[in-house]
Amino acid sequence: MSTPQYVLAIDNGTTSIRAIIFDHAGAKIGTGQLETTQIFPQSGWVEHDPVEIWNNTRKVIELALEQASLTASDIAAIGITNQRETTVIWDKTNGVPVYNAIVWQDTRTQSIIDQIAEKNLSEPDLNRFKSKTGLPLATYFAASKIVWILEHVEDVRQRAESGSLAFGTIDSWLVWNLTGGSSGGVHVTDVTNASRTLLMDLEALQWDPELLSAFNIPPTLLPAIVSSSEIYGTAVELLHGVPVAGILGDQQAATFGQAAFSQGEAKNTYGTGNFLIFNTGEEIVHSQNGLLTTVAYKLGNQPAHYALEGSIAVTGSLIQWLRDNLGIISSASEVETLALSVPDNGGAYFVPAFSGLFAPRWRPDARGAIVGLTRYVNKAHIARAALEAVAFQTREVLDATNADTGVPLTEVRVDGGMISNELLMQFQADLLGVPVIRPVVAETTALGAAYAAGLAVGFWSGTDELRALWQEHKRWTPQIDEEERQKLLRVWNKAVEKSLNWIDEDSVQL
Ligand SMILES: Nc1ncnc2c1ncn2[C@@H]1O[C@H](COP(=O)(O)OP(=O)(O)O)[C@@H](O)[C@H]1O
Ligand SMILES: O=P(O)(O)OC[C@H](O)CO
Repeated sequence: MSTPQYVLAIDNGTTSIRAIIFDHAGAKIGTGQLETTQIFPQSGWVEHDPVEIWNNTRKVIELALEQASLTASDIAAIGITNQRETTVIWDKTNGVPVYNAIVWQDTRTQSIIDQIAEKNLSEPDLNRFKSKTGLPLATYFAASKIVWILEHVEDVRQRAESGSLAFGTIDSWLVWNLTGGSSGGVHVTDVTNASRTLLMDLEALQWDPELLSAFNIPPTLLPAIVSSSEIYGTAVELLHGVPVAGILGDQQAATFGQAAFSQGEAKNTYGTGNFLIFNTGEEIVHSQNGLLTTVAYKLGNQPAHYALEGSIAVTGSLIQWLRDNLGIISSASEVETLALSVPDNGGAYFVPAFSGLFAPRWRPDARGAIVGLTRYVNKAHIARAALEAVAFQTREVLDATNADTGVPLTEVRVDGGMISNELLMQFQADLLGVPVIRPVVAETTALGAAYAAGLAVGFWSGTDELRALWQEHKRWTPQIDEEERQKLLRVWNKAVEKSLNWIDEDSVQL
């Protein structure tokens, strides 16, 4: 039998699931993609159906293999990458989820977070969460979502304590199903995903008993923590016999796919949210400016690489909101045409604090605001203000990154669904004051997962080989001067001020 010549990556982002097959040069050979249904049962709640995700995973694998005219025997390894923090609990005996997946953007667990914070009132105690996990206490991460399911779904705590249930982020759910589900599926998560739970000690790379007890989460629920690149098990069904050999949270995968392997290298992804990741090498750097500390990757037995991360909750999802909730565009790409029909934002600024504000401000009390409205403002100005909001928020996390590292980034590598928007990319370069660069393979998330899997089975020799595959496709350079840039930033800051302190004791918690 000939040696398999391809690696398959499964990428479950917030909006869709993709399977992409790559060759040795990192080129795309086949793709399958299906949208994920977004479920909004109440204001602030965001859910996915894990069964839909798994069924669609099988379908997209089939589509990708069909498009490339390949079978399992052509695939050297499978890599998984996923929306992080999104929480699933399922029954290991039959594979049935006990509740929908609670998505990372969901804010229903604010009261759980408040209670945990109250119990750990003293400053050193609160800092313990941050210094151990690199994360602030926030609804964003998996821990409070697990607690919510344990507390609100009948019998679940007792079933969890008896050992019949499993928790996982989407990577765990996919690997478990791919490797046989209730007939011997492997229950693992990689260090990058585990670092998004508020339950893992960043240094030890292990679940932390003290944190588990603070949240009252039974350890039996948890997957084993593994590296990002090793053979975890072999697939059944359509990909029968192929090693599942790479797992990276999607933002870490994009960093890996952008070949930002070394200390000082960074990328910014524009998807449902935006995520700027700065590789700090083997050093754990604690942010003084509102960034998260997270694991960048860990290859087999080698030491982990860490990163600083600026996570922005709402960017691409704001464009979906314009489409689905306001109906002012019928597809995401139309936003550019609409925004280009006016020369500027007409004085309107849009602060999309739909889940409060994430990095660098971490303000759960904020809510969305469109300010500067006059009788003159029309839907095209709103579209423009929405795109500008993406760039303004990114400028804030870049400033925080530069302040933390003391070494300003001189260019930013970008990827994700929004980077086909030229207007946004030019405005981004204008606002950052440094070039913004798009690589030839824009599917860096899937590529990063493929790289991790391929490295584990010797398909690629090492990161030097992968680095040589990265190629620039296009760059946008700043076209405005510093005075204009600073003026724009001052007005943006004024707009953000208007969105703060919205949630208080009088608010209906919507
Ligand atoms: N031309 C465009 N202009 C602006 N936003 C876009 C455009 N095309 C796609 N998007 C946005 O990009 C997001 C999808 O990007 P993707 O990287 O696939 O996200 P995810 O991985 O979070 O599912 C959607 O939220 C969509 O609104
Ligand atoms: O769906 P994405 O690609 O915007 O990524 C979601 C992140 O992983 C959430 O932390």
